[in-house]
Amino acid sequence: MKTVTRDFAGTRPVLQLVELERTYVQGNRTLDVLRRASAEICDGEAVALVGPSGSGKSSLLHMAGLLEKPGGGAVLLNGVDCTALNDKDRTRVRRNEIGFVYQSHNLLPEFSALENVMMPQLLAGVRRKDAKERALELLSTFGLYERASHRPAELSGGEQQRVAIARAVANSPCVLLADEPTGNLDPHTADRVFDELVFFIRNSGVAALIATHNFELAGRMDRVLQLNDGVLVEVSRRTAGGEADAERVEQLAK
Ligand SMILES: Nc1ncnc2c1ncn2[C@@H]1O[C@H](COP(=O)(O)OP(=O)(O)OP(=O)(O)O)[C@@H](O)[C@H]1O
Repeated sequence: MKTVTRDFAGTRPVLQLVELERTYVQGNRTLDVLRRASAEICDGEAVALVGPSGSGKSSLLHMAGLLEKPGGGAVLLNGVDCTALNDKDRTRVRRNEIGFVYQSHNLLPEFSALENVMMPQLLAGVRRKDAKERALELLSTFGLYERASHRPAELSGGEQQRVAIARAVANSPCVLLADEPTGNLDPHTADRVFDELVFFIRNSGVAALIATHNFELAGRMDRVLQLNDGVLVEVSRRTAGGEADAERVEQLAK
């Protein structure tokens, strides 16, 4: 990939999480997973979400992605409160404004890489020719132009995850959410895919929140938010010319 040309995030809040609350009932006990968890993510900003297993990272991402309704609080996209949208509008906003990447790629096995990246665009009503052009452009960005006709089973794990990222951003969402996107990859591949993802975020202007257990990778992002007893706490922020120190992030996040 090319060198970073747009090094710092913008200042316009794209995703705002406002005092999100979530309580789960497990048998005869209640679990307050989120307690007024708040955050703002700006355009072109790559923000890491860390926290121990079970601290609520996936729950938070699902609420931010409008897949689940919060028990309290609000999710704002570009200043618009999406919490009370009806199912139809919620689906539309999710399809056009939010990209989601999971730990496993979830690509459709019977379709090629190209078709997988075209799919969300066709569902959003984009013309076939334009969808193909955009998909090929994205596959090139992630170094997969030559693999466009391959099915997921014919791709390596890293290539599959790159296709999944390309698919997630195919409709040019304003928000990209990822839940352990490199968690299934070997360390070397995870490293490369993560760098490509962060490069893409900074250059495309998408606002990204990425859950990871990997403090070294988290330290490469613009900010690190930790879920601490249901509350979001900023534990590190990238300074001009530098990156957050992985060891410091790990210590602070303990
Ligand atoms: N639908 C549900 N019903 C009951 N409890 C739930 C539900 N979903 C999540 N939980 C509980 O909420 C807590 C937070 O889960 P969540 O998956 O959000 O954590 P996480 O930080 O993403 O964990 P991990 O890092 O292991 O993926 C866990 O204790 C989990 O058991």
